[in-house]
Amino acid sequence: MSTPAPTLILASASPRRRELLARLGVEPDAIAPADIDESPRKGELPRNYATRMAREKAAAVDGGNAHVLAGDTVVACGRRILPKAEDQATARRCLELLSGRRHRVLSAIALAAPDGSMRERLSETQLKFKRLSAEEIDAYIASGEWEGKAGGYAIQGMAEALIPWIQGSHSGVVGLPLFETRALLKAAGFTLG
Ligand SMILES: Cc1cn([C@H]2C[C@H](O)[C@@H](COP(=O)(O)OP(=O)(O)OP(=O)(O)O)O2)c(=O)[nH]c1=O
Repeated sequence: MSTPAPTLILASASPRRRELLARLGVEPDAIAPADIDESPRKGELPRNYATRMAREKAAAVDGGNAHVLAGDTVVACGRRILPKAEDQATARRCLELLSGRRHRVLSAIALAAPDGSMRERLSETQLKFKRLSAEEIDAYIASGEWEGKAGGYAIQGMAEALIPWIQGSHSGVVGLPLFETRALLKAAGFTLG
């Protein structure tokens, strides 16, 4: 008797994570966003925070006999964790901080197996924004593309034109690092190309 193909639940409300997963040829059997407290702990390092969030999102969804995949993307400037921009003032503060500097994007993924075990991976990308003029910041704010995005920008939109340098994973910045996700799913027994 052959082993049945494992089933997958994507614990995410992000359409970008679903689109990125599709690029691996994977269609989740279900989507079940996790609702967890996303406040960082006092003094928590960005990479530890991203990993903890991904794990907690994966653990928050009852997968039954399925695997549960979750991700978390954090923008960090030094040890500082930037917020997810939900309003213009927050997005503007983020862009003013990121202007002309290097920063990091930590993108963690976690896969909870039906036996209760958890696998995780972390992708780290370094990027640099050009020095942004007041007009460039105003135009970006007016675009609305920052909404709901960690660090107040979305590289998949017009922000990429303000980023002269990136080292790491573009898909990781958008929300699901494809290299790490493929490895994690393969290790758990999923058949991928
Ligand atoms: C930096 C950056 C972040 N982002 C997004 C990715 C994430 O969706 C979001 C960070 O928030 P997350 O908490 O990682 O994810 P989410 O709340 O959107 O979705 P869920 O927890 O349900 O999976 O910022 C971009 O889309 N582009 C970018 O360039």
